Amino acid sequence: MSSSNGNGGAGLEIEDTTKIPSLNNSSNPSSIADSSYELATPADPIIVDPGITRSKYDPLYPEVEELFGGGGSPAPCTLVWRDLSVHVKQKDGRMKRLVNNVSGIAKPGSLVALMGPSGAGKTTLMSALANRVPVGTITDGEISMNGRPVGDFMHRESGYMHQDDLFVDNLTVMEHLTIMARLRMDRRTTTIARRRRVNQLLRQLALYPSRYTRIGGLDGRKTLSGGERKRLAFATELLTDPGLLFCDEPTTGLDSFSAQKLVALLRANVVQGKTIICTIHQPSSELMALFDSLMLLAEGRVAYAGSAAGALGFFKSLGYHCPLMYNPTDYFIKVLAMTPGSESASRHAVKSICDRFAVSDAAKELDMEIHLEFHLIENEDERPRTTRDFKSPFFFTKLLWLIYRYLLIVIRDPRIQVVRIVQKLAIALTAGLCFIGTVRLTQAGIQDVQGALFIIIAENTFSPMYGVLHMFPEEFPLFTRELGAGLYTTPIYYIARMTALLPGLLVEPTLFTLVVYWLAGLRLTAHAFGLTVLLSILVLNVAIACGAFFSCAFGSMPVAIAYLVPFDYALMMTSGIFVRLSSIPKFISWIRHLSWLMYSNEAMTILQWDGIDDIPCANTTEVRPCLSTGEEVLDRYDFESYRFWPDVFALLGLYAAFHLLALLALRFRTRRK
Ligand SMILES: Nc1ncnc2c1ncn2[C@@H]1O[C@H](COP(=O)(O)OP(=O)(O)OP(=O)(O)O)[C@@H](O)[C@H]1O
Repeated sequence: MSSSNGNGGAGLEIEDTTKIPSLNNSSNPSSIADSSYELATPADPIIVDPGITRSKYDPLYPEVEELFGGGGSPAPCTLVWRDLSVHVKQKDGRMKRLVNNVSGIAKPGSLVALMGPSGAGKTTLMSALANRVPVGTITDGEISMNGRPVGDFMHRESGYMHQDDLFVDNLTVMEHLTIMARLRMDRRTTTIARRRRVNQLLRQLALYPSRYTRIGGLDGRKTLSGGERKRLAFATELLTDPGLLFCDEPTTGLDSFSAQKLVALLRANVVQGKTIICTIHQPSSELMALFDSLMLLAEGRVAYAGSAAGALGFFKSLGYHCPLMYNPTDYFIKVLAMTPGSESASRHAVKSICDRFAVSDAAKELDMEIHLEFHLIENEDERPRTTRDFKSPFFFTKLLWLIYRYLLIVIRDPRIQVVRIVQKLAIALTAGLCFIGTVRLTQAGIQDVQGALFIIIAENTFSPMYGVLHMFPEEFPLFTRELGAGLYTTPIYYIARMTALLPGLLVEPTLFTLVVYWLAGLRLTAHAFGLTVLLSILVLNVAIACGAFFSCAFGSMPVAIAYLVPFDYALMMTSGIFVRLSSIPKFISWIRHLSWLMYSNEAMTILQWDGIDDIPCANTTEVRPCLSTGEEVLDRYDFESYRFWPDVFALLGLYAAFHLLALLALRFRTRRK
């Protein structure tokens, strides 16, 4: 998984030969400045590139479908908000106001630019409008989409393109979109329709030639450029064809050409009837011309709202004359930004501008529009409240597609898998070779048997347990974002993540135990061997569950390690290997009930010694007492032969308990964020 702000990748070269027609905004001469987005009229010949192979899921004539609408237009969306304030609870318990009494409206077919200096509250306002504020944020005021107060439905009916794009890097563009289509689109959508939508977006956003390219990664392979990543993030939001889109700084990190192309793309979507609200930094005049209206924020308040041209007049009326040859939007931001060293004067100036705007004609006009919209909402019950009849994919559909995604990550890097298996075999060989010929039915052999069992238990415990610690902190940003977007629930994510690890969790302990068991020459019965392998699989799975709990409970790997090390020492010391269980002081001996090392050690020891009654006591000079039966061996370690199945159930109980705790920890952390 990775995050990127983009770094000015290749330009947005719409597939050169498959001419993608999109509707030009005839009312806006500056719209869609680039010929790639020019309207192909029905009279235009349809150019089909013989070089581009079509899959059976491509529309037969994508150009025709594009032009006349293959999947229907999005429902028109009017978003209106009045007296909106956003507060956040700070660590000291006090509330901080980030957005202060802001009102506005975004109508179908309009591209609204939300601008302001850094920290003005743009992202906060947009996330409040999109009903995606983090936990601990309090929103006051009214927000209505098509006559309905915003709520959870916003996740289905709007798209939100974040400032930083997060993806699972190991996937290809096609895999990412296919999985997202499964998680996001209505469950009644047919497979063909879903694949068509993916192909349509790949072509529209000029990602078709890169459809089999991995999104990211550091292994020297070709990966997506910054611009392509932005377009992929946009394509992901467009999968469900929402009528309302929020884009948080989509052009950040792109060169001016790519930025122009991306905004032209937003424009093309607006022309089809979408409503798009977009925060943007330092747009060129050419880029700004693609927007229908502008809202300037400063210190959480509205400094201006209306047409971009009107902004010049408004600032001029206050005595702020934009110098010739100066980009007007840069000038507005400069006026509204805090000047280092004279913050108080800047704050005063900003307050004055916001106050003056509040009583300006532009503000009155906007207020009237907003009041009219709310009046219509309140008084026209019969007005059609356009909502989508959306059915979320089934629990198991989401689960299976998430498992598929995480399996792809595992399979995608076979070298890591191969290295891990080779490493396991090397350790098993080294350990096993040390035991060759030592494990015999003698007094000395007892220690060697117990040593071999401990190697099997320790190797299936420590490295897997620590190996899983990085997983959840690393994936947390993408997980919380997808969770926030309503793609799945915490249990679905957790179960899928763990299930995808299962093949390795079965193969690794089996291979390791097989090699050590046979090289060391442990008890050669199918019963003892088979159950030892099963126990080692169980041990590794309990260790992974414990590692997952620590990984979910703590926000970073170093903190998780800091807590896990003392815990694993306590488990080891109470495992019955180093100290007799009956000798452990009472105040600490309770820990053994959590020690899967103790349960597995006892169970494996029982398998080796149960029923043995002829251990020779050859060396009479030995100081140690002679243990002539398996029962005596078990007794020496404070183990009981009848406890085999209770041990197995205890291991299963620990497995379930650790996973449950991990899930609860993950839920707790997502609620706190
Ligand atoms: N959880 C929070 N607790 C305290 N302050 C916060 C919190 N979230 C945001 N802020 C503050 O609120 C202000 C507005 O933040 P926001 O991210 O909305 O600004 P922005 O206009 O989008 O900035 P940028 O253009 O730099 O992304 C900033 O000063 C930020 O530090």
